[in-house]
Amino acid sequence: MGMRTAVAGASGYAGGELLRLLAAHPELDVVVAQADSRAGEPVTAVHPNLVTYAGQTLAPSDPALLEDADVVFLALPHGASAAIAATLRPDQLVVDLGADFRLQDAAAWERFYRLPHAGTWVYGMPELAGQRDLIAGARRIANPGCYPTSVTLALAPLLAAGLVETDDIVVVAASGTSGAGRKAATNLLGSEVMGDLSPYKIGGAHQHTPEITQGLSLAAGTRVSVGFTPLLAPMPRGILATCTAKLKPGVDTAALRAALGKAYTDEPFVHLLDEGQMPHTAATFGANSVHVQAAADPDSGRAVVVSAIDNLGKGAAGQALQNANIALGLPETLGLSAIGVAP
Ligand SMILES: NC(=O)C1=CN([C@@H]2O[C@H](COP(=O)(O)OP(=O)(O)OC[C@H]3O[C@@H](n4cnc5c(N)ncnc54)[C@H](OP(=O)(O)O)[C@@H]3O)[C@@H](O)[C@H]2O)C=CC1
Ligand SMILES: CC(=O)N[C@@H](CCC(=O)OP(=O)(O)O)C(=O)O
Repeated sequence: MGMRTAVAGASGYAGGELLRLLAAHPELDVVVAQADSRAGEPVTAVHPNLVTYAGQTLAPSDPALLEDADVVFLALPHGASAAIAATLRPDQLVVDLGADFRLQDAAAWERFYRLPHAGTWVYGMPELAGQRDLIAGARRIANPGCYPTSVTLALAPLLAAGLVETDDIVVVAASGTSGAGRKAATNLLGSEVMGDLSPYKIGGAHQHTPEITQGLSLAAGTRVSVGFTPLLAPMPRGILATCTAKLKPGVDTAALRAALGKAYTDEPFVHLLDEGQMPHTAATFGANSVHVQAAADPDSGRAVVVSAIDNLGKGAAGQALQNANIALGLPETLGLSAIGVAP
């Protein structure tokens, strides 16, 4: 028997992906899979792909059921984690996939989420300088958002190396529909999304803007300014983030690629693609990987870095499991794959 593991929000998209990954994890055993409105339904009725859970039903969202777990993953709507987390013991490892504990700036949290700020936990982005050491041994981890994962990992090495300016970062990122969660599915009917590409929350209104700013400012060592525009793309999974920033004088493509290559050479999940190869969301489908490509545009004087992730993989459940592995002292890659499903 491995460590007793609970997933709250197991009927959702992120919770379902966690169940899928945990089914193949040799050290973590799912003993509780909780739902809310779908409690009592068979796991396979909600997630038909999860055949190894046949015969198991989704438990109700009663925090008392989490008491016996060594490891608790919370995959709940924003604002729902704090009350549950308050009932858990300090020795239990808790990884929150929601936004509740990600931001250090309480005012920013309250402005973008319109709820009281619950606190700040260790930010679970292992590849961001300094974070892996903080995650190791932590018992409360705030798992990053999907867009912030794709953007921060694309730009952080360039900011850390001082290759780009910090005052004019512009990001346009397209997400697949599962990013909006299962609950939003009624608003994302195939007939409305298929064949369409559309922005939303334009003008700095997206709730991930302060989280992207926080991560990039940490990398830069100074406060950065970011303009972020999200798009909804007609695909079930995946984020493609196009990130640009003003080049410092004399910086060329080779310098950008050298900084990214140096930062990620030993990273199992972040891959700087060979020159000329482009990130494809489909290549990260089902994996915990990040694919990155960069070029300097000498005419506009801007660095262009493009990254692809699976929003439910490195953008949610995969990164959550990576963080749990690190916190528990297990091999970081246990139960995770860098190899996506293609085509
Ligand atoms: N989807 C994504 O790509 C990503 C999601 N996340 C984050 O993960 C979390 C879950 O997202 P996602 O899976 O997409 O959302 P879903 O809407 O698909 O799932 C939400 C889950 O939470 C349960 N739930 C809803 N309300 C409550 C409540 N009051 N108490 C307990 N359980 C409740 C739902 O149960 P039921 O359905 O049974 O009512 C369901 O299991 C969110 O914080 C989200 O921001 C993070 C990164 C990426
Ligand atoms: C396509 C889509 O709607 N995506 C969601 C992603 C939010 C999300 O998943 O939230 P966290 O990553 O912060 O937990 C959105 O833009 O709000």
